[in-house]
Amino acid sequence: MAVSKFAYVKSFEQPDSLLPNTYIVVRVDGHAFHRLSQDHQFIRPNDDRALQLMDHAAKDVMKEFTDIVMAFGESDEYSFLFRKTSTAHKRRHAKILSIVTSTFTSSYAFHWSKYLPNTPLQYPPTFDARVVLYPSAKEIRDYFSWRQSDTHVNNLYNTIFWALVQQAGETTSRAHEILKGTVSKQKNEMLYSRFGINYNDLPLRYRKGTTLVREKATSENTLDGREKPSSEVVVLHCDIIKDEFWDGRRHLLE
Ligand SMILES: Nc1nc2c(ncn2[C@@H]2O[C@H](COP(=O)(O)OP(=O)(O)OP(=O)(O)O)[C@@H](O)[C@H]2O)c(=O)[nH]1
Ligand SMILES: [Mg+2]
Ligand SMILES: [Mg+2]
Repeated sequence: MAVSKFAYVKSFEQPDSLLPNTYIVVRVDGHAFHRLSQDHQFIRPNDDRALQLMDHAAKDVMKEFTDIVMAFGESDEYSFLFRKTSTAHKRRHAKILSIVTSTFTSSYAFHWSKYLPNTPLQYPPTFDARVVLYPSAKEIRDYFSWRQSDTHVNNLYNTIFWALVQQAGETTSRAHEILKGTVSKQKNEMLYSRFGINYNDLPLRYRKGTTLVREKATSENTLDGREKPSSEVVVLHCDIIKDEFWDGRRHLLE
């Protein structure tokens, strides 16, 4: 086919392949979910329905990208870890970022009514996303530790904050005032002494977030003798900061 005289514009497109042999992390985060959660009356501080909808969207992303070996979600965000040697979409930045984000977003909207059947979506939810490359296993572990620490810090704050508002009848600005400058220990004590809540008894999902892992298939071997990653994605709510999680799953960082 003859090339049109306009075709030269294609040459303006820049190559954008991600550095080889580095871990690819994609993090999606709900755009303006403070507002979306209010407009749709999400339960405070944690809404199981909304969190499970996030998990569903993340599993759909892992179906689309079999090179994603693990994902971690909390609040309105999800992080996806690609195997280091992934060649998905020739490692093209824009392709990976846009397919992850649009798969996540459309799945979130598509499955909304299953999780929030009595709350019609008032407008299309959107997510932003970024790609970060990490050179070694240490940074990957620190990355996920960072996200899980964030889950804990936010959950502790939000739990006491909403207890002050919902149970003690404080205004939101008074609750902020009361908590200003307090450390974890004080928040834990206040939760227990004022509201009888033992932080450690709160659901693991709230305290640890959600981890999705592709567990290694032990039986299935490919023709060249290499182990094929299982397509089964397991849902966990566990500590991913300590060694135990990673020691039992060395394939995640291979
Ligand atoms: N009530 C409720 N709100 C939630 C829940 N999960 C997330 N949110 C809301 O979503 C917000 C997520 O925080 P951010 O991602 O920092 O804020 P954002 O409003 O989405 O702003 P950008 O990400 O910068 O667009 C929280 O501050 C909450 O308001 C939930 O389970 N229950
Ligand atoms: Mg957000
Ligand atoms: Mg967020």
